[in-house]
Amino acid sequence: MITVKNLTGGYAGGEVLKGISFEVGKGELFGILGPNGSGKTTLLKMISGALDFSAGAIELDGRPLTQYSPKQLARMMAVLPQHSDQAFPYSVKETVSLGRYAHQKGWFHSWSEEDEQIVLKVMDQTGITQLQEKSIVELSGGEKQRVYLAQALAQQPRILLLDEPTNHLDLSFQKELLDLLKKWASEEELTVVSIFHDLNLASLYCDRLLLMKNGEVLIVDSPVEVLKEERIKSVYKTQIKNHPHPEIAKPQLLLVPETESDHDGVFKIDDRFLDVGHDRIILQSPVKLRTMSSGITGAGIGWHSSFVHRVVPMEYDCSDHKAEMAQYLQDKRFLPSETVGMMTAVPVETASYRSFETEGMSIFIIVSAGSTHRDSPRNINTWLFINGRISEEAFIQSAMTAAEAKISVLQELEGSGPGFAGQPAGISTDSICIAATQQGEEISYAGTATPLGKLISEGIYTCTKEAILNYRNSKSAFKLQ
Ligand SMILES: Nc1ncnc2c1ncn2[C@@H]1O[C@H](COP(=O)(O)OP(=O)(O)OP(=O)(O)O)[C@@H](O)[C@H]1O
Repeated sequence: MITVKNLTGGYAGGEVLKGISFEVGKGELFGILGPNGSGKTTLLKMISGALDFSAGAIELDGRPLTQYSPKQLARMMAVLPQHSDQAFPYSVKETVSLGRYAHQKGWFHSWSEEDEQIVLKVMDQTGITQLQEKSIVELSGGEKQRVYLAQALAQQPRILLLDEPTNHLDLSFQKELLDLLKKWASEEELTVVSIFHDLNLASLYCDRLLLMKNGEVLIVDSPVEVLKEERIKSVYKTQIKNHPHPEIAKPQLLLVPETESDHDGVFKIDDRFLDVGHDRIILQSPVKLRTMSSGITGAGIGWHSSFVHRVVPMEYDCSDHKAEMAQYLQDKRFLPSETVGMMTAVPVETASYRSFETEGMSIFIIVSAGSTHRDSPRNINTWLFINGRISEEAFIQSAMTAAEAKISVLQELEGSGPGFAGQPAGISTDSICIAATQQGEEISYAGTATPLGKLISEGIYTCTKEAILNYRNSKSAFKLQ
């Protein structure tokens, strides 16, 4: 639909674009990205025919752009510039109606029923019907943006060029506009070429992205290829983290503020932060820790500062234990959004907790192990606090390493004494929470062969074994046998 070959050109001061080449297919939503001044608007102006180029070629439907008359071009293509403003205080409906100009014939063009229907339809689609009698000068930035988009759509173009279309729009209109463009692109084969400063929106909506730097094309590819962390860091010269969107398979880029990323690495979680009561163990961290957990509250991946291990009576039976636990936390003045909570019927005094250190690394572990009553499955709750910055890979490896250490204790103690109902390595209601301070140099790996992995293995083995033996020795455990 659009072919750009070796495009070179700029302004009187010198060339801005240097040998740009790419193609955009019919019905494609194509994003142009790049830092300020990289040449995005200049490129869009050349594609729209508003700015001449000095070398190369632009073709629309296989025909050179230069062979189109202004009116033919207006029927083919609509443009929504970065700052649209018109000189006259027309009403909204009149402004949108100007988009029909390219389709009117002869000197004395009359307003047809078709023109009217199209204007009403695009005003409805862009959510401006109720504003139609207002003067354009009375509108907010976002409202004006939608009016100019409606005007562009009233042109019924086959190509739509947009320069930062979501600039003035609030969150819901950003989504609505891009959903609409995506729909038109796929259902009506509208070809959309749009400049984006918001890389995350571009990632969510565009089929392909072109990344520019200093007037040249750095890469044209799918969002997942273009938005690689190292590439974006170097082109935009800033700290970012690439993270997958939680709902759809698209990358999202998160800024990392200097103040948050620059800790001195001396902060350590240990028993100074522990508060052991008769019916709960609480660890209150002074800063939020990055967590991966299967607890009742705060499950999944997040950031939490309160860690509550609650002991409930043997006869505890609740149809909605999540809601009951949330209520318990609220009553005890914990913020549910900042708290990881686990529950057990195993007595507090049988839990094992201690710090382990090696080669400048340290961890703090709490394990409670037991069985809530004779017929219930095993319940081992494991809390692993890592004093360090660990990668996502190391989080997963920590969970694997901890599970392997726990299993080896269970195999070792199997059949060696009372304590667990059922099969030790069988059905369980076990939970784990891994929490890392995320300060200091990154530790990339935590598999069993790495220093951190060895420390986790040793720590989980020691605490799990101690907790099981404590439980077996406790009066409450014997009462159950
Ligand atoms: N009318 C003009 N006359 C002369 N130079 C210009 C003109 N417009 C832009 N430039 C220069 O061309 C270069 C590219 O500008 P352009 O507006 O295409 O960049 P951009 O990538 O769209 O930037 P931004 O993200 O800031 O909108 C810049 O160095 C700019 O100063």
